[in-house]
Amino acid sequence: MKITKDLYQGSLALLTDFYQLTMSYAYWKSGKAEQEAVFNLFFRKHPFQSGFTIAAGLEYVIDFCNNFHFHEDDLGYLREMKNTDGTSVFEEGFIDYLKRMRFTCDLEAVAEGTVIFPHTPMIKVKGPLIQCQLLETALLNIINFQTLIATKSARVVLAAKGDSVLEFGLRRAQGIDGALAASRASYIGGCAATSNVMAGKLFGIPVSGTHAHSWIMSFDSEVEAFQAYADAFPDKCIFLVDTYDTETGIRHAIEVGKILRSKGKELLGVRIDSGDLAYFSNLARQMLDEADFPDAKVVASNDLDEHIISSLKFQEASIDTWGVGTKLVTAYDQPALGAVYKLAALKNMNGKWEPKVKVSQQSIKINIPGDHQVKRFLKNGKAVADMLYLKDTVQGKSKIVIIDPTDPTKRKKLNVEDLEEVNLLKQVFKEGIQVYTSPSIQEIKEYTKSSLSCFDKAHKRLINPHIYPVGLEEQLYDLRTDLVFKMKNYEHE
Ligand SMILES: Nc1ncnc2c1ncn2[C@@H]1O[C@H](COP(=O)(O)OP(=O)(O)OP(=O)(O)O)[C@@H](O)[C@H]1O
Ligand SMILES: O=P(O)(O)OC[C@H]1O[C@H](OP(=O)(O)OP(=O)(O)O)[C@H](O)[C@@H]1O
Ligand SMILES: O=C(O)c1cccnc1
Ligand SMILES: [Mg+2]
Repeated sequence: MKITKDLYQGSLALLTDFYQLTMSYAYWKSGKAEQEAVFNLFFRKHPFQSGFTIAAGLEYVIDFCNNFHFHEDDLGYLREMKNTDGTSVFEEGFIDYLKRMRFTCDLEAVAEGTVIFPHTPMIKVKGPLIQCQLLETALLNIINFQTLIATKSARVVLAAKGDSVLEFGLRRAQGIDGALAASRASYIGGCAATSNVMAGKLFGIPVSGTHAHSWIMSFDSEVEAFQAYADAFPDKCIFLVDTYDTETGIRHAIEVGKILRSKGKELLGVRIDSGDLAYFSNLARQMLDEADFPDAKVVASNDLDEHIISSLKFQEASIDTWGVGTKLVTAYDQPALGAVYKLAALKNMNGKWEPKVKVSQQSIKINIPGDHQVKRFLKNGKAVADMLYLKDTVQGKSKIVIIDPTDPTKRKKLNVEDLEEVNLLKQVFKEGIQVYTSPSIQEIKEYTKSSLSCFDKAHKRLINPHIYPVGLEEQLYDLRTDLVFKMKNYEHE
């Protein structure tokens, strides 16, 4: 898939904050542009008070990196930028440097569909400082949104307990681009299909849908409208029954269902889009069963989210398929994930890597320095803890302790001999060359499902989930503590 080519017909290099370009210029001027750096992309808190997050957006990132260069017209735009005194913002030498710049970084990332937790890197970029810096804004833009929506979708799908969820969000999504990315991420999170036809074409997502109230309103009577639809789509009849009176609507759907059956076709179901969805779905189920349509499904829609779906399940509503739009694709209750992208290590002029830390009054905001890997420990296929460790530390101990990055009194001992382990960060680019093959979107969706199945249901509860343990390996914890003290000019004994 060529997302940038199909959507933007060209370069995305200018999809960045202006300060990335001014810093880049200053790196170049001060001879630091090619100094090697490591940056980590991670978030500090799950969205929606969730107990888990689903990684999404990597395929866009890969596409972005593969197409990362400044086109002539991008450079023309930068060349025309002037300071207040009329001089050029960027020297011609820098413009020429940008012209020749190609993506040459190493990039590691967790696969799309992976269940991930705060503080552990979802993406790690290693390469020339200037390139790492220029990637920041776009990587965050891509990952923050798709990860947010994939997580929302996974929650909605969990609430639906195995029923199909259809994503109906296009009309209320955040613009064209937001809608497309949201449809993709919703599918990754577990939705069965989208109503967004362009997303279907671009990403290979199944498209589906029913019909609107306008279809019914365009006829003199509801039954006439159902019959005309049945004539056009005898194999796709899901009738919207709430335009005038829901009970009458269900009766009309059954009437036309009987005519369909006499022609060897079957009524697939009814959709209810207003009123008390528990009451009317149960009424629909009862009427359909009594009329000998036990296989006809009840589809419900209307401002649904994971909490309303949960409540309807609790009320024993007879809903088989859930149409979810606005609250899914806009992540209505939390419209942004707060992932950040931070410098973690820098190679000094003597060729030695130095870990880097940003000190903050809020301990949650102190980043984790160094070049890391993330290990997930599992017992009999069930995830027990994630550990962040320095990539070059020797492993092989039988017992390890992991330390909570925000509260050092919280520690967990792990008897590694009893555990399986898997490294979550996979190599995606090696010196700018893609070495990772993106799975198909169907494979990613399956991976989300299997990734979630490794976690206890206590972590997947919608409200007040049990916190999954994530910690720093001891050497990394010590390195971070020492560095914080050093940066604060403490004597650390
Ligand atoms: N049994 C139920 N339990 C909990 N929430 C429900 C139940 N039935 C419907 N809802 C939700 O309550 C809200 C009802 O919203 P609202 O009053 O705007 O809709 P409506 O008046 O029924 O429909 P419309 O305005 O589309 O004609 C929706 O979010 C819907 O999903
Ligand atoms: O409610 P959502 O989760 O966003 O799902 C999509 C909604 O879009 C359609 O109607 P629309 O909202 O355009 O009109 P309506 O409110 O009159 O039903 C559909 O009937 C759903 O209600
Ligand atoms: O196909 C549908 O039923 C549909 C599509 C978009 C929005 N609401 C409903
Ligand atoms: Mg509506």
